[in-house]
Amino acid sequence: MTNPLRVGIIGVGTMGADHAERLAHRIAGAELVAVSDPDTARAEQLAARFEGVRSIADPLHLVAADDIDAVLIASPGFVHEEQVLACLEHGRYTLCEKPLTMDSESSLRLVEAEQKGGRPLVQVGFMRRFDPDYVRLKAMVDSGDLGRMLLLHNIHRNKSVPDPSFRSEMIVRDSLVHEVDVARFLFGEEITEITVLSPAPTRAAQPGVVDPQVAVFRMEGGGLVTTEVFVNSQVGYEVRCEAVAERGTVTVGQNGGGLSTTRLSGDGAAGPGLWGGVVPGDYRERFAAAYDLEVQAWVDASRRGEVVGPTAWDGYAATAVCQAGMESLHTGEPVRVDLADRTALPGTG
Ligand SMILES: NC(=O)C1=CN([C@@H]2O[C@H](COP(=O)(O)OP(=O)(O)OC[C@H]3O[C@@H](n4cnc5c(N)ncnc54)[C@H](O)[C@@H]3O)[C@@H](O)[C@H]2O)C=CC1
Ligand SMILES: O=C1[C@@H](O)[C@H](O)[C@@H](O)[C@H](O)[C@H]1O
Repeated sequence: MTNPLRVGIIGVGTMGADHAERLAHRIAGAELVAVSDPDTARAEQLAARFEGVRSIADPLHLVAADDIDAVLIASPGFVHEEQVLACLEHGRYTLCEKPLTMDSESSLRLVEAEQKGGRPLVQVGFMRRFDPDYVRLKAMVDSGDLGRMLLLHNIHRNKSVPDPSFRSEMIVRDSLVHEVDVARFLFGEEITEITVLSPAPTRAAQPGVVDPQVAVFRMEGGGLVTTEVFVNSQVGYEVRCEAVAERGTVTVGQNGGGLSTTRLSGDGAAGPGLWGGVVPGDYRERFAAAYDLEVQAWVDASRRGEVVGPTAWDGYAATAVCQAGMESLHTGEPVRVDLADRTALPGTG
């Protein structure tokens, strides 16, 4: 495709608005054409910020519009299935924010629908795969210089979650899902078992919400992954990932080595760490470059007629692990992850 990719955005809350800004101002080869949100006032307000962008009330009408080549879905997870399906039916390149859908059955239906269509169209918004530090870590692991990777330790903390509907299950499905993808990405293998443990909760969490949580994944090849997710840490957005291999360890997100602490400063803001760094406020700050690289890669690949980055299968596999994780959350016991047979999918025979 020589013309710019004509993009529509569905859902213009926090992430949709952020993606609109980057598509309108920072991404090459794309033209933001339309936005859609049931909150029509919000969509119209956003559209008015950019020249030539219109608001379409019904997201499915946006997908079907003649002047749309590609759709970025940033609506809540519970409407992703219907919207991704519509994109597949209309042959639109699709960047769907995580989670792909709410459960493994619906995610698998999308994988199958894409396969039946005969060409890949879906990228899932696991932006850590585009973060320059995670990319460097992946290259080091794959080069073999460190020997075999044995363990991965992840930290994923949010300052707080504003929405009272952000319950224990959402911590697994919406937050832990990023580290599920990181583990699959770095090991290059599936996760076979997950355990989610419930320490004593912080008083900052809503009553009955298990926060923090500690998850343990077993990888196909025997590796082990631990992840702390803490969405009401009060401090800031802390994401770290330490790979432990036979000949060394590598940490993403440490801001330099040595002892590092994070704490609240007197005015309630995130204080500097002992290493001299400052904890980012949220994901838009920490992963700004990763989101730009993710969306640019999506636009470039779509214009070539390809899909790069995390696929519908990756979205499905992550959802399946989280579904097992939500089961484990209630018992603290390990739960097996059963994935569909990839070789038996329609179109692969
Ligand atoms: N990759 C990342 O780091 C992040 C990804 N996300 C994901 O992005 C998506 C959106 O999250 P946020 O922007 O935080 O949510 P939000 O609540 O700020 O915005 C969601 C928007 O979708 C709209 N909406 C509701 N029903 C809709 C429908 N049927 N069709 C179209 N739009 C609809 C709402 O009116 C709202 O404007 C979610 O899938 C979330 O998990 C969210 C935060 C960070
Ligand atoms: O995807 C995200 C949110 O949906 C989720 O709620 C946060 O916990 C994550 O840090 C953020 O990256």
